[in-house]
Amino acid sequence: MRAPDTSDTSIAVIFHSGQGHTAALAHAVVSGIEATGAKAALFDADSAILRLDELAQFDGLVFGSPTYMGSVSAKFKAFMEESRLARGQWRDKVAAGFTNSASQSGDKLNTLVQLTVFAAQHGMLWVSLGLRAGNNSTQGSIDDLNRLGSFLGVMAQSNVDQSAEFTPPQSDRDTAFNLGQRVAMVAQQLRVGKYLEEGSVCMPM
Ligand SMILES: Cc1cc2nc3c(=O)[nH]c(=O)nc-3n(C[C@H](O)[C@H](O)[C@H](O)COP(=O)(O)O)c2cc1C
Repeated sequence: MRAPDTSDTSIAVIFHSGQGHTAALAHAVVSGIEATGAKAALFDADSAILRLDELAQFDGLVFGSPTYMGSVSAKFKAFMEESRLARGQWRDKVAAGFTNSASQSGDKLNTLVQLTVFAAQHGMLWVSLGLRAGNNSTQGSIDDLNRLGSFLGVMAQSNVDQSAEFTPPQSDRDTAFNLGQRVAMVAQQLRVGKYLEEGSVCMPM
């Protein structure tokens, strides 16, 4: 019995972005997924609503929203509510999240908590960021990975007077890249684990 080809692992990134800042993170997550050899697909929240069946084909889903008024944006919330029609199809898939806002805090944690609860409502397996907190000592800088010191998912910050060409900074994009890699690797491990479990009945004693 041959081991499964882990390059078959696929992750969808579903996001909303008003001015392109959160979209920049979504692209970085996709790059991180692809760097592992896994396949990635990008869906904006509007189109994802119409393609729920397609999302069920992926091994994992990564959710991204700007933080608006201390929570996910209305467009992302519309996707969340419509996803009730997925009816258990996302159970045991991996999930992770990212958010971006103007202030250093900006109540981004609330958005990540919202995304975590959302994933749990679908019975998904949440993948944390898995990075040490950056920029928290005299040796630190805004160039550090995970410069905003998040653990639940990616937090990024974009100055209100700069376009997505300039902000969020590279460190935040790299943090998002890192999450993409981590989610893909966890999804790959779960695929292999599932194969071993199923294949174990055929293993020689
Ligand atoms: C309606 C609205 C509400 C916002 N609320 C917050 C907020 O609660 N905290 C914060 O730090 N920034 C807030 N912002 C700023 C955005 O999060 C910030 O501009 C972000 O970069 C937008 O990302 P996007 O270009 O992907 O939409 C808000 C912006 C808008 C338009």
